[in-house]
Amino acid sequence: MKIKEVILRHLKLDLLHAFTTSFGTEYDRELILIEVISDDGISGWAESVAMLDPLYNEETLKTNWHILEDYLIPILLKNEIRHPDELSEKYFNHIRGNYMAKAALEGAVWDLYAKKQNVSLSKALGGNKIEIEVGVSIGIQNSIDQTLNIIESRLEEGYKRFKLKIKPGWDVELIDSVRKVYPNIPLMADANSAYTIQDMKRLAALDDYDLMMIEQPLSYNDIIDHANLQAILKTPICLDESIHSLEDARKAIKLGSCKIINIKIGRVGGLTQSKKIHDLCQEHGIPLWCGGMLETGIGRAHNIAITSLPNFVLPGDTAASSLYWAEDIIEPEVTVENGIISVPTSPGIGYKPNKEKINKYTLHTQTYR
Ligand SMILES: O=C(O)CCC(=O)c1ccccc1C(=O)O
Ligand SMILES: [Mg+2]
Repeated sequence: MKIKEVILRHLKLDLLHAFTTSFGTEYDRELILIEVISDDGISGWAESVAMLDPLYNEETLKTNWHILEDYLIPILLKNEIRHPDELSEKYFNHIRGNYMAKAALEGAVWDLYAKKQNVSLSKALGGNKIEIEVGVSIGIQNSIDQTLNIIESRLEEGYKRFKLKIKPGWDVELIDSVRKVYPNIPLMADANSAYTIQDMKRLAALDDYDLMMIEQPLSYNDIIDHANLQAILKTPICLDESIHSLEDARKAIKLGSCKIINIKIGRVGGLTQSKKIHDLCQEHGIPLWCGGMLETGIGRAHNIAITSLPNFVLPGDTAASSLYWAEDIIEPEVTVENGIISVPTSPGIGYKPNKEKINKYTLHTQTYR
């Protein structure tokens, strides 16, 4: 595969509903959309999930643009790529970190590769599911009643799992109240690193509520304290922020830092690395699910493809486009029926980027040849 052109677009879309986590509130999503074009004129698409501010991890839209423009895109334009695996394994390997930037460019090449093979991205990755189960991530609200109302709507829509964002002061009482109304729904909590090991007792109090898991209670780069916490918690810990690589996953499994892992393609440096972590976790009986970063339909399509691999056995966060956006930038939009998304079978990501809508939300474009 020879790439003759890469187009970066800086997009800004308003979120339909503000999304609050322990680290802040998002009102809109600014992101980099990537289009790679081969010498025979086929386009591959992906988006960078880096946020505007370094609150989830250290990467930002600007650091991603810099790494893409000054390092990754020149490498891609200079080299003939036979398979997308070569990017993370060979060409990008000497550049430290910056996984979201690497994942974004690699993702676009994976889409292009699948289109050239005339297979779906799911199939190119070795996925075998024709449909995937999805849950929903519910941000911190102004009141418990408001949270209960949202759960009620999502339950009616058929979502398979309910994830509530928690932080100190918005945790045990919230979960207790929700459990009183809904004793049996598949429920979990995500702290986005809002606690320390000193909060062990408060976190252990959540053991009474039959949660599927507690996601990332401790520091965004910790696997030691999480191992100590998991040793005293009945509830499985799921790591999100702390797992950046296959090596992190190996060490976390060895230490017993978690019983479940959430894979975000961007956080671990792309689809090839996601696949490797998938295989390792499968070998060790660690169930996976696919996390979300408030993606547009382009990122959502990549999440759906990776979720079609067999060890993604728990519902992920890839909810319907309509929960996030007034209109998505792909056709058709991602729809969820009874908590289920059908994995597309047409070549590549299987959704068509809508150029008109993309242009409408684009603040700035740059082309590299
Ligand atoms: O609906 C989604 O896309 C996932 C929402 C979500 O939980 C999230 C959104 C932004 C940053 C981090 C997280 C997270 O999973 O921790
Ligand atoms: Mg999370």
